[in-house]
Amino acid sequence: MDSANLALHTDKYQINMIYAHWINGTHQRKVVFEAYFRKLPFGNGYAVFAGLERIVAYLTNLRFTEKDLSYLAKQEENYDPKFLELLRNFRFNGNLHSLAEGALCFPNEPLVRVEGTIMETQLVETALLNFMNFQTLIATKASRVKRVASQDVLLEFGTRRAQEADAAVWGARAAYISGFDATSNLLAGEIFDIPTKGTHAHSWVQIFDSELEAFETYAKALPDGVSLLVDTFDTLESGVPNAIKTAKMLEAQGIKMASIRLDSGDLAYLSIQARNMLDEAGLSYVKIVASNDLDENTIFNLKAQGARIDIWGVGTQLITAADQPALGGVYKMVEREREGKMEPTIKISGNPEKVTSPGKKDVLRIISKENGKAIADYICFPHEQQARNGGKLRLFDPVHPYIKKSVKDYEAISMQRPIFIDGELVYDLPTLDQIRAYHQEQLNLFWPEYLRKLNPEIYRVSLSQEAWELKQKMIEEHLGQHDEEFSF
Ligand SMILES: Nc1ncnc2c1ncn2[C@@H]1O[C@H](COP(=O)(O)OP(=O)(O)OP(=O)(O)O)[C@@H](O)[C@H]1O
Ligand SMILES: O=P(O)(O)OC[C@H]1O[C@H](OP(=O)(O)OP(=O)(O)O)[C@H](O)[C@@H]1O
Ligand SMILES: O=C(O)c1cccnc1
Repeated sequence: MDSANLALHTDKYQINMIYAHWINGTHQRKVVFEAYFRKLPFGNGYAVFAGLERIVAYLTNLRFTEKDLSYLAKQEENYDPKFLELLRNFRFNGNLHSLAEGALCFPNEPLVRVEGTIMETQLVETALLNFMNFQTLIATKASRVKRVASQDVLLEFGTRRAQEADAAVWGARAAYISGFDATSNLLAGEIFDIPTKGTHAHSWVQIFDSELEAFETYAKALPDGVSLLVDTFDTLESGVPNAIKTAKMLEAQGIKMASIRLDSGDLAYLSIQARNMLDEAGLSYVKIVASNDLDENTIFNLKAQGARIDIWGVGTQLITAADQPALGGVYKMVEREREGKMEPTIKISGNPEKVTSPGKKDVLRIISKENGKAIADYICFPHEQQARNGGKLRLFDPVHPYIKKSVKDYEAISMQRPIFIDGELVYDLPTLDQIRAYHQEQLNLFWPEYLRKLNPEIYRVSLSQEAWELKQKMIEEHLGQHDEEFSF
């Protein structure tokens, strides 16, 4: 959780490259890197950008401590002590532009751009990708869950199964960004001011000689918002009847019991039966919580079966992004300094999807003035004015340029914001509730076809003509220089 002193939270090769640059006298050369992913996770139609708050904390606190330096001094590389002196005085003095957290984002568009010396841009790659990839992944998974249960309450229950503490806490925050209502993790609640909720475990029931005694004792201790877990022995024969008796006991004191929780068995059948039993007992205000290895697919299915579930506790599948445990975000150099001037640079690959788009680029979201909905994203160089001025635009798919369309009468929204300029933080970090609201505004910009869980429409991300031509020119130049062709 602590973002201070993460200078060594980097891959060794970054320090080694910086060292070799220092030996070579090139560590202060300016470069530009962009972070993006190539493929959407979970077959979803969009991703939800997250991780910026931690990136900001990391860059703000980025220092090598004496302990870090003596650790580096012991490495087999035998770094020159003068290099360690350089690290002692290191600060991030570069520029960082980034999407805001909660933004919808798409493949191959720069989400984060880092400009600075080779030393500072290279050092931060690993941590920056680590934060962005994980948090964006979990926010996207949570958004899928939210899409299928948008009217229900969603509780994040994943901590016990998360990939350790940081993942649990930052994952809880990512889920909240995408519309979860609360987390069971109190530390996440304390750090980020996320609402927290809790029911009780089977062990609470097991310690008593009877289930009814367990329920009554719990309800007496915590009458407000109490939720009783009804599946320890037999949900319909014992759990629900005992919960009803407990609710009646509370009613006699003028207190309304909040909910029961189902945690095993056929959740559709059990919730329908439990709902009937509660309603017949005059307890229609008692809600039903369900948990047990839920994800967006089981929730969608349970709803299709008519399950009467009001509140969903979602743990393992969400916090581990079980069906796709990593987002493949990358960090690629797009410009370099040469003889005092910045010039574009490209990485060529036999795999066309891995060929980078040279030059530093902005992302504009093209919104129809007619209906207020997003048409496509448009990636162009900072100096290009056509889209920003609302001029007629030719949009085309950079990989399949024959897929094209012209647009006019649109607004172009600039997606990246300046976060650090010359090492100085120039961005007011929004509150989590502002981030949630921004996320909701972002969703409202998209037709439902792009947001659906299964086989969503592909949202187009277009390169400007100029950016595309530069890329083609640099590919041609490379092929000319190396006198080779891509093999099929
Ligand atoms: N009606 C239903 N339709 C589809 N999936 C369901 C339905 N009811 C429950 N499920 C899901 O099926 C899976 C059942 O898993 P499993 O068989 O391990 O649970 P269980 O035996 O009922 O309980 P326990 O966790 O105690 O083993 C869970 O992921 C649960 O969410
Ligand atoms: O299923 P998840 O989505 O991860 O949600 C969290 C789970 O954690 C708790 O039980 P735990 O898994 O510890 O034990 P259980 O499987 O015996 O219920 C709770 O009862 C949920 O089932
Ligand atoms: O409060 C709960 O019911 C809860 C919390 C974490 C994991 N499973 C359940």
